[in-house]
Amino acid sequence: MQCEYYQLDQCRSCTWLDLELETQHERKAEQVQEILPMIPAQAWLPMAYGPEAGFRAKAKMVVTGSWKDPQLGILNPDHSGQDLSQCPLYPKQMQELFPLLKTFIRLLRIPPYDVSRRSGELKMIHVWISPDNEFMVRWVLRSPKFLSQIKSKLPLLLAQVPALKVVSVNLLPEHVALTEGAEEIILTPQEHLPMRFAEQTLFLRPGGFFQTNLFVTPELYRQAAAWTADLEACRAVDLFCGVGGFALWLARPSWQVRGIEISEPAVAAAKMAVAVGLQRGTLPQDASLEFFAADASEVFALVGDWDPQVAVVNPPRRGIGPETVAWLAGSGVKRLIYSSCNPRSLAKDLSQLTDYEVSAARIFDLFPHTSHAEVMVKLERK
Ligand SMILES: C[S@@+](CC[C@H](N)C(=O)[O-])C[C@H]1O[C@@H](n2cnc3c(N)ncnc32)[C@H](O)[C@@H]1O
Repeated sequence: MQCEYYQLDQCRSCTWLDLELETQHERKAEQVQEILPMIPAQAWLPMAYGPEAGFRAKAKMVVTGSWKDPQLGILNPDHSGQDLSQCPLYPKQMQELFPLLKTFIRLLRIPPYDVSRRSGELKMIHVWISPDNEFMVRWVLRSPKFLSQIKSKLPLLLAQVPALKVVSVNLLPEHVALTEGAEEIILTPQEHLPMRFAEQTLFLRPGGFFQTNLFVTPELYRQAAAWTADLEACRAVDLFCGVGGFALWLARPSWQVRGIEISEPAVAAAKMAVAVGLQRGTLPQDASLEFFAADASEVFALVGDWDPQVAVVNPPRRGIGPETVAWLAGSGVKRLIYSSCNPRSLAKDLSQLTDYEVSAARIFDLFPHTSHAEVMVKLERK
């Protein structure tokens, strides 16, 4: 992939960019297999990957410069800004949106936040693009000072970008190295961005988690569905379910699925996806899907008596941890699918999951041009 920012040494986020994609894949596979020696060589399926450019669904842009000449990109260690609005990881439609957002900043004269001086208002702009090129934009502001101006001029931006469906303001008053604050004000009647994939539509709300690769993400859910396709009607739990991707792809006729997720907005979005799926007939009418906003450590209370036979776990980088390992050990879960963005915590958890053995594994290249890898493992109870 050609990237001017990389060539000019203006951004080095894609640490493997000098390598051909094929070489990246070989290296990634070697690296992952070294971290996970407990997975037998014959269990590994070929890597799942997508295009090398234009795949990123999300851009979290730090706003620097001035209102007359705003830069959208990253903050350098010396607190100067680097514009990355033409980063080739972003789809073309997203690259085309950034200049319009800059024009909007100029129109409103919103001063970018200056980290050194602790002055200015606009800290970041977060942009999501859906598989069918609709947008969600979030303005991260230091204070509500420009909220009414943004509200009053928003119809201009919406008229100029009809694909812009959801807009919000997020308030981050503290001088901290965070990308968002607690207060979210949604400015559009539509609060969710539909992420339409071939089989199901998921929904994303400002601040919610969503996998960042537009092309490889549905492959994750398809793989989990394929690894459970041999099972008759089942009870399945989707732990750390986010907006419900695994749960929806798993749900076949007569299946009952329960998702557990700590973020309430994500749970609301998952419920919305189910309602839409049932209404459109992409979900079987006799499938039952329920979602609970709870900590994963409450899994025993939420599904213990219900006794699921299948579990999908897709935790944050730290892994599932001892509580979930202990619950699985005492549960009736016969098939476990573990999808991890951190092979090291996966290795640690696998070494504790002594009642299970790995029958298949696959790397998903959600993060091309970097050493990061998503690894999904299918385990059977011994
Ligand atoms: C890697 S994401 C997976 C999301 C989802 N499976 C998907 O494919 O989009 C991890 C999820 O775990 C949630 N989470 C983090 N800590 C949690 C906890 N203690 N209990 C339950 N969910 C948690 C996060 O909000 C996030 O949605």
